[in-house]
Amino acid sequence: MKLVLATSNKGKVREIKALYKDFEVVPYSELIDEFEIVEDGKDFKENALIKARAVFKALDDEDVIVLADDSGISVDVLGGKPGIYSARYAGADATDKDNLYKLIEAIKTKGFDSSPAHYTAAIAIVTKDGEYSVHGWMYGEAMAKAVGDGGFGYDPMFIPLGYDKTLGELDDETKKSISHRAKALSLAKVILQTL
Ligand SMILES: O=c1[nH]c(=O)c2ncn([C@@H]3O[C@H](COP(=O)(O)OP(=O)(O)OP(=O)(O)O)[C@@H](O)[C@H]3O)c2[nH]1
Ligand SMILES: [Mg+2]
Repeated sequence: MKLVLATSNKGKVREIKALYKDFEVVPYSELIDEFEIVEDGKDFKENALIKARAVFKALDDEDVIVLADDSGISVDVLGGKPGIYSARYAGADATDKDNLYKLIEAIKTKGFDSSPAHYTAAIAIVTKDGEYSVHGWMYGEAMAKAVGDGGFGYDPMFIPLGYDKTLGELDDETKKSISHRAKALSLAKVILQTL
């Protein structure tokens, strides 16, 4: 089955391809020019649906199945921030590194070395026949320092529950077996198999 990904995030594309080996996974940028999608939903699910719908419409092909991921990290001592604003935490054009170091500084400023935190991933699927969405979560500790360079985004500061290393230090296989994205994609697979 061919699955078009409505994302411009190369880290997500890599992880989704690794988890969906039995699908033909194609980022939408290989089919049409990338365009800006305004993510103005009130939660992860709405933003995932906004992205999947936008790409489904732009592709203008009834038979295509589009999948989008909207995700982020929520830090308890910051009242759940940055949450749905994780990609733009340090500003509209922020890089992963800008966001990472801003979050580290925010935890330090509150007077903590670390905080309980969790990642959320909402996966949306849009086809001509309907729309679907599922979620996955990964709990752990956000450290006020970065260690390792694996994964992407905030991974160098996140220690999953039950581990003593950050996702920046752990290998891709470990993240694949416990991540918010892996859990949501495993639920999404059940839906895809019915299409
Ligand atoms: O370290 C991380 N490991 C992860 O597993 C992970 N999942 C999400 N995130 C962060 O959350 C934001 C997503 O925002 P987001 O869903 O809008 O994606 P995006 O804007 O990067 O691409 P797109 O899919 O919208 O095109 C980005 O800042 C990501 O760095 C992660 N960080
Ligand atoms: Mg985005």
